[in-house]
Amino acid sequence: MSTAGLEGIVATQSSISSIIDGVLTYRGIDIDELADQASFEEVIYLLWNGELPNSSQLAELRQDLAAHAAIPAEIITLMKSLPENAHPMATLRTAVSVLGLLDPEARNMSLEDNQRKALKTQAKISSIVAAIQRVREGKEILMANPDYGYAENFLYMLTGQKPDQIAVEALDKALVLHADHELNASTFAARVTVATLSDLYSGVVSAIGTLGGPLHGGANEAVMHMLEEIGEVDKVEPYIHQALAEKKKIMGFGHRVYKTGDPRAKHLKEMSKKLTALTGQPKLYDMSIKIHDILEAEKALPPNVDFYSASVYHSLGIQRDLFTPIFAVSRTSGWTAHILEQYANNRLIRPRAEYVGPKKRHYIPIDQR
Ligand SMILES: CC(=O)SCCNC(=O)CCNC(=O)[C@H](O)C(C)(C)COP(=O)(O)OP(=O)(O)OC[C@H]1O[C@@H](n2cnc3c(N)ncnc32)[C@H](O)[C@@H]1OP(=O)(O)O
Ligand SMILES: O=C([O-])CC(=O)C(=O)O
Repeated sequence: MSTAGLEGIVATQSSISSIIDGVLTYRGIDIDELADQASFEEVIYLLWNGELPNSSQLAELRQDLAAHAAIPAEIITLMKSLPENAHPMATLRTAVSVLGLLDPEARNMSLEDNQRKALKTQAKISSIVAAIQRVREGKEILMANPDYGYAENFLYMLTGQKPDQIAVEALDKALVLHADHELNASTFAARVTVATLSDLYSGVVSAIGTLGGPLHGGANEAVMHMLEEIGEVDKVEPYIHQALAEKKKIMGFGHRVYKTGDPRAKHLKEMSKKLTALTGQPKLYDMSIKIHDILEAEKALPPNVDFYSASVYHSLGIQRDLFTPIFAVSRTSGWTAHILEQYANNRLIRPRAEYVGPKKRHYIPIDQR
């Protein structure tokens, strides 16, 4: 008998992140400690190497990320030729695919080759997302500033201005919170892809395609769409009640693994409160709180990581359709860590399907049908 959605099935062993009794850890360190104290670069290093970096290891990683941040001219030319209304997740998926196509060593499979590809992908993916926005605004593509950290550089390349410290810290924390999450759908997709000994870029492309759906990372964009559609605090109740009556899913709520709450959501909730107030949009937080209260009270459904991240990114001045690409920027650290782990102890991933189709029968020639 099959289990719908593979719920509860343990499909691999991993030492990267764990969800045990509702507590999320990266390499054994509680997400709450990382959210409050670690930078995204420290988290990248931790996910890739299993340990936190010392100061010189961290400085080296920051330098390497900035040094590899430039994106090939071919990708920029390609981006400029794509339809103006292309979704950024589609552009990102295509751009990462082209990144692999342009890397003459894409199919080299030593550990060092794969670590180098992971570094290059992580370094370039934020530049690609920023460039997607610049291209559609008809603005010049900016190079990363080697003096800036990863989050700061992303905001700089996106806007062309040195971002303020509050924005940098908020984005950095959001990147930490989204970096890895055990065997979520996109990570599983990446592992399935590379378990055929396909290359790292192909694994990341599979993962980007999988993240984009609204039941997974695409929910953050859908949450913002819902907040915009509702518009006013006093419209929350009728909107949510009608959606529930129509058996619609409320985006940003529920989770396959967490049944009593996603530990990342409280951090994003706090950030949403602070940032919406600072940017003069407290209504967004007030609407979110009201939706949260109704879903908890009436469906016992807590918010997941995608709910409050929507108002956080909006407060940072980021366009709605870039929310999921930003998730991908962060999750690339986890995807690539899982890809390296998969290669290190690989076996083809190939489960079975329970056949429920027609019984064995004969082919009927076309003139007899
Ligand atoms: C980064 C991430 O991927 S976090 C998840 C992001 N996705 C979303 O926010 C989309 C909305 N949420 C959902 O669709 C689901 O909660 C999922 C996909 C995240 C988890 O799904 P599953 O574990 O398969 O739970 P499933 O969809 O079977 O839901 C179980 C029950 O709760 C209900 N439910 C679950 N989530 C929601 C929701 N967001 N709104 C309303 N009802 C919901 C379902 O309708 C179902 O009810 P039923 O038993 O009466 O039919
Ligand atoms: O684990 C999951 O199913 C989805 C999720 O929260 C994530 O990928 O961050």
